[in-house]
Amino acid sequence: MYKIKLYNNIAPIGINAFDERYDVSEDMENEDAILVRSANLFDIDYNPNLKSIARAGAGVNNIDIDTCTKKGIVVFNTPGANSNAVKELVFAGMLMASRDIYHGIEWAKSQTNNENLAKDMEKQKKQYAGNELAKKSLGVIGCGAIGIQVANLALRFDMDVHGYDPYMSVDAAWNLSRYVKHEKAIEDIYKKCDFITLHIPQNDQTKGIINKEALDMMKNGVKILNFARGGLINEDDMLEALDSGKVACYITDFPTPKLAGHPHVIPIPHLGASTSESEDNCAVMAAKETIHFLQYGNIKNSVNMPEAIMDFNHKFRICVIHKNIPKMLTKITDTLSTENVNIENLLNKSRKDIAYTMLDLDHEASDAIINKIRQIDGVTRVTTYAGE
Ligand SMILES: NC(=O)C1=CN([C@@H]2O[C@H](COP(=O)(O)OP(=O)(O)OC[C@H]3O[C@@H](n4cnc5c(N)ncnc54)[C@H](O)[C@@H]3O)[C@@H](O)[C@H]2O)C=CC1
Ligand SMILES: O=C(O)C(=O)COP(=O)(O)O
Repeated sequence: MYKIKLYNNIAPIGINAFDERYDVSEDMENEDAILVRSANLFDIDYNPNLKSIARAGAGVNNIDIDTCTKKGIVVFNTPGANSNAVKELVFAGMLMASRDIYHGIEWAKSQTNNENLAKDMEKQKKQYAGNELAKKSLGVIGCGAIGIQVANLALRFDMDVHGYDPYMSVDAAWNLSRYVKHEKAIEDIYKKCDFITLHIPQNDQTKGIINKEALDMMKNGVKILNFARGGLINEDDMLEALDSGKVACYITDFPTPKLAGHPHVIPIPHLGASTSESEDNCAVMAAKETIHFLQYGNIKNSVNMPEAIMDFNHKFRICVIHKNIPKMLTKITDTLSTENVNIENLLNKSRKDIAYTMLDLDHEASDAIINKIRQIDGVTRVTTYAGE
């Protein structure tokens, strides 16, 4: 029986993907795998049996990836599974930033006892007049699953769209409209755009990227949308820019107590991915990644291990997570040859310092030989699988 521990609400359709071979619960102990959304996993105790963590969503800054990699725990996310939901909310945010719908609604809701509402609102409405999105410039920082969709949709709103992403994948580039202007320097986004929207992960490189220096380069009255992560913004610098009017509006899915009450902030309580469609997509993808890994050792959509997928048609499989250094493969295959084991299929993939080797055999290898592989210097983890 495989044991799955749940953190957060994972959509039932994902949980139902686990068949009778799985025991799934929130208070599982000695779990083989974790399914999580935004819960902070930095302080968890890693039980030695834990093999994988699947983030039903995109951002993995709630998971201690370095520790997981050191321990040979595969971390997955679900790329693109919630991007449409975020894109739609970004446009709601962008419209709220350019038309004062938010305060207009607030005022209208306070008028329940006003007999003259029809007349009064025609006088009042000038307070909430705004601008159109058409012809305004939009800078998209990070052109991945979400950024691409936001950029492409903005073109349909007749916006002048600029994209910045020095690490964009070729696959992603195919999906981005050629009418999106490619900016090679982030400073050009800052200088040229009326709206700036962030769609980058939060990591050591991006933390606090929107600081005083960046804000000073921006147009007066810029509108900033942050549906990515709160830590991308330097809070004090943003408050100063909001007070001075440099930033006319900050729309954030990650409000902090200091920012939430500011009159020029539109705070949203992390609703970007909160649609039933995206919760279902993420849960199903996370469950499938976990199942394929626990049952076959296949790795797809990992953020810390190489992609490794091999059909499993043999009696026995050995999967080894090891350092990406010379002679590892020779040492593993030499160990197997001491018992005259024939390797039917082999796959070796690497990602930065880490490598993953899958070996299919025509019969079960002995515990002794598996233990010998475990003892090879540079091996982090060895897992075996029986053919079905
Ligand atoms: N508000 C919400 O509910 C949600 C928030 N998110 C956040 O949005 C982020 C982006 O999500 P996706 O588009 O799905 O991820 P993604 O991985 O498809 O795209 C991220 C893009 O950012 C680019 N990038 C990385 N560092 C960069 C840098 N320093 N400058 C410019 N570009 C950089 C990457 O090359 C990649 O193309 C996630 O990491 C997460 O933090 C994602 C989903 C839901
Ligand atoms: O996918 C992401 O990165 C998100 O921020 C969505 O978070 P959630 O799954 O709604 O807690």
